[in-house]
Amino acid sequence: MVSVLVNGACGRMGQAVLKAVQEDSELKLVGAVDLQGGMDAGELVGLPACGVTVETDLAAALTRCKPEVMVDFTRPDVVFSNVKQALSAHVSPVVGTTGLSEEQKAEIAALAEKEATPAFIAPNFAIGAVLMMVMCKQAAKYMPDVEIIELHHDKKLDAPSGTAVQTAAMIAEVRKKHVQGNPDEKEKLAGARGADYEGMHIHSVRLPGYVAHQEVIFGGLGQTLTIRHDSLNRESFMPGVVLAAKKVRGLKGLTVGLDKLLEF
Ligand SMILES: NC(=O)C1=CN([C@@H]2O[C@H](COP(=O)(O)OP(=O)(O)OC[C@H]3O[C@@H](n4cnc5c(N)ncnc54)[C@H](O)[C@@H]3O)[C@@H](O)[C@H]2O)C=CC1
Ligand SMILES: O=C(O)C1=N[C@H](C(=O)O)C[C@H](O)C1
Repeated sequence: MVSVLVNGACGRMGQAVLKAVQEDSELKLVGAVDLQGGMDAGELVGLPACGVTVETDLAAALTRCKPEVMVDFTRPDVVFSNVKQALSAHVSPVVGTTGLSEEQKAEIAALAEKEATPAFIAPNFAIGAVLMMVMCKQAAKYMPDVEIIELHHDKKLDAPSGTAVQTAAMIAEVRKKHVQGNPDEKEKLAGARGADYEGMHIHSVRLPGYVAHQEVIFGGLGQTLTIRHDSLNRESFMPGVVLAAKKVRGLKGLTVGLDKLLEF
């Protein structure tokens, strides 16, 4: 049995994780933290009362509940501090919150080694999204001209999405040095061509109605290839979160990406 504290428990993802943890026979919910507390973590998600009350002080909750794992779905501006607190308390973070910089990830990796406490970060916990990224990496070897369109709900704080950045990074690993598009191109309206990741353009759409979607379009001579993934609800992320919570204590240092826990 792996003991779990959920940070960001009242959020869209936090509530889905509270439910998934309580419904899994190999995980035990021992703590829940959010900015507002006081409610039972079972009742909050429509399950019977479980005796775990949502608290507001992460440091105090880590010390009192002594979880093996902290699952974090909070905000891009607080996740780095949360992860450092968890590692200092020898609690393994399983992080879904996006927005960590490469420098912050390097610091987390160093702290995980120093504290001998493994950590796990995934920009996307949905198996279909992981497969999309792996397939994009394969396609880019043969079709290096590519643009990424990510579409999310309009409450999302960060752009581009962590998934889009991770996809571009994986494509960049295999793409030979390559200039795409017209070098003389000029934007008539700033931002028209989206963000630029090593020459790949990323376009972010934010609208009510969406959950999390991404389309990666490769262009070649007389043809295009589109690889698309759609998360239709937040349950789509739960098998990945549950898997990471069960596996993280057996890892070493920092692991980034759900693909590292799967066999291909
Ligand atoms: N890796 C993945 O597969 C996925 C990642 N995400 C990411 O997870 C994060 C959260 O997304 P949502 O649940 O949609 O957001 P949300 O806004 O619904 O939930 C965030 C929760 O964190 C709480 N919170 C904020 N600051 C806090 C703090 N200092 N301590 C404790 N709790 C705090 C808020 O009160 C809120 O309840 C985002 O960064 C999002 O991009 C979302 C879906 C999947
Ligand atoms: O904010 C979201 O909702 C999501 N965030 C992650 C991201 O930024 O890639 C994962 C998924 O796309 C949902």
